[in-house]
Amino acid sequence: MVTVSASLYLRATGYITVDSAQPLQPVLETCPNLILQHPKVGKDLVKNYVVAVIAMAHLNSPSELPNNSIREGGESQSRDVRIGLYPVAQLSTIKLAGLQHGDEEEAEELLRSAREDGFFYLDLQDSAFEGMINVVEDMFTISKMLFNLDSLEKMEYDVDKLGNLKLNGYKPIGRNYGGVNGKRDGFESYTIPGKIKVDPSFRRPSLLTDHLPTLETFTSTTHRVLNLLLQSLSSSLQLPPEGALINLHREQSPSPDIVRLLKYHAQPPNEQGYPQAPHTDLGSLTILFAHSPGLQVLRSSSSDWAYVLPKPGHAIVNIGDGLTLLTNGLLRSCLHRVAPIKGYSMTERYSFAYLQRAQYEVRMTGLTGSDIIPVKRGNVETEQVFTSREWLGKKFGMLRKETFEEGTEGSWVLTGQREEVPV
Ligand SMILES: O=C(O)CCC(=O)C(=O)O
Ligand SMILES: [Fe+2]
Repeated sequence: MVTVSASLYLRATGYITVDSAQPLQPVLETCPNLILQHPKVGKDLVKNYVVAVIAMAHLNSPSELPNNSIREGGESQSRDVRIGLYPVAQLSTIKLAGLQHGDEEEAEELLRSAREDGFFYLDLQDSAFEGMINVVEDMFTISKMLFNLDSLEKMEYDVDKLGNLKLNGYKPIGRNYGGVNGKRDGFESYTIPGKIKVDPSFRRPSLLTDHLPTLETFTSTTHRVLNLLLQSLSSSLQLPPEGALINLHREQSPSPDIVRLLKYHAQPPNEQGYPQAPHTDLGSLTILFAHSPGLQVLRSSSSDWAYVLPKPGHAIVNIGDGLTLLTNGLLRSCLHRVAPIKGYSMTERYSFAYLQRAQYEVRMTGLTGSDIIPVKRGNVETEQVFTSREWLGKKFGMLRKETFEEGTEGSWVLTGQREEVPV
C-alpha cells in the first residue's frame, strides 16, 4: 500500500496530515471541482487532500468548502492551528532511532513530554523497528475482518464472560459509559491478550488463529519498542538497575498487557457526541495507531480539548496511570477521548492500541532509589497500595454505564483527576 504524507490548510487555518489508505471514490464523486482547482501538486495528491478534508470536517457537499480551502501546505509550525473549534495539539516527536543510538537530547525530550504532556509521537522510521509500520497495516486489515464477523460469532467471545480482568474478548457498542445516545459509548472493541507468546492459549475465533503469526509479531515487537522507552525513562529518572521500570515489564513475564482493537461507528446526521468517554489509560504506556483523526487530549497546560492527528510512519504514545503511580505523579497520564468535529457527527473510524502494564504482583506505588521521583504526598502509612492485578480489577466497574456516576468520589480513576472537564 502506498502511503502519501501531505499537509493541507483547512479553511486556511487548520493543518492535517493524511495518507492515501482512505477510500477515494466517494469523495471523487462528490468533489470533482475541488480536485481540479489545485494549481501546484499532482492530481493524485489533491485527491488525498480532499479525502482528508472530508474525513475531518464531515462535509457532505463541496459547496460547504470555500474555494481557497485547499492550499499547498508544508510542515506547519504554527501554534494556533485549529480544526473546527478545537486546536491541534503540537506534540513532541521522539525518534525511536535516536533512542536506540543513545541520543541524549532525544531521551531528555522523552522525559519532558512524559512529564508535561503525557502524549507524544513516536517516529518509527529509520529505526530497527521500521518494519513494524507494515505490520500495523496488517493489524488494521485483521481488525476490519474481525469486526465484520457475524455479531453472534463475536458475542461468543464476550469480554465479560471470558475472564474477570477483561484481557480477552469482544465488547459490543453501547455497553460502557460514553458521550452518545443516552450517555453510552459509540464503539465496538475486541481485546486480545498482549503476552500471547508467553500464553498462546487464549480463546478466540478461527480468524485470529489464522492470523496468529501477525499478532505475535505485532505484540512482541511492540513490547520491545515500549521497553526501549521504559529503559530511557528509567535512566533519565536515575533509577538504579535493580529498580528499573523494565524489571516490572519483562517481555517474558506474565502481565495483563492487551491489544485493544476499536471500531467507532458512524453516527446518524441527527446525532452527535463523543463516542469514547474522557479517560486516562489503565496501564503504564499505551501505543496507538489510527489513520483518521478523532483522538483529543486535554493537557494540563490547556483548558480545552485538542486534536492529536495521526502521522504516517509514527505511533502516538501516552503515559498511563500506572507510570503516574510508579513515579508518585511525576510522569503524567493525560485525559483523552474520541470526538467528532463540534457540530458534526462521527464517521466510521478504526484504531488500535497496545497497553503495556506492570506484571501482576507489582505494587503500584512510587519507586525508590531515584532522587528525581518525588516523595509521596499524603499519609503514606495509612494509604492502601494495590498490586497491578488488584488495581486493574478496581477500575473496571467505573467504566460501565450502569455503575458509572459522574462527579462521585473515586471517579478520578476513570476521568483522570480533572475536576471539570470541558465539552
Ligand atoms: O481510538 C483512539 O484514538 C483512542 C483509543 C483509546 O484511548 C483507548 O482505547 O484507550
Ligand atoms: Fe485511551
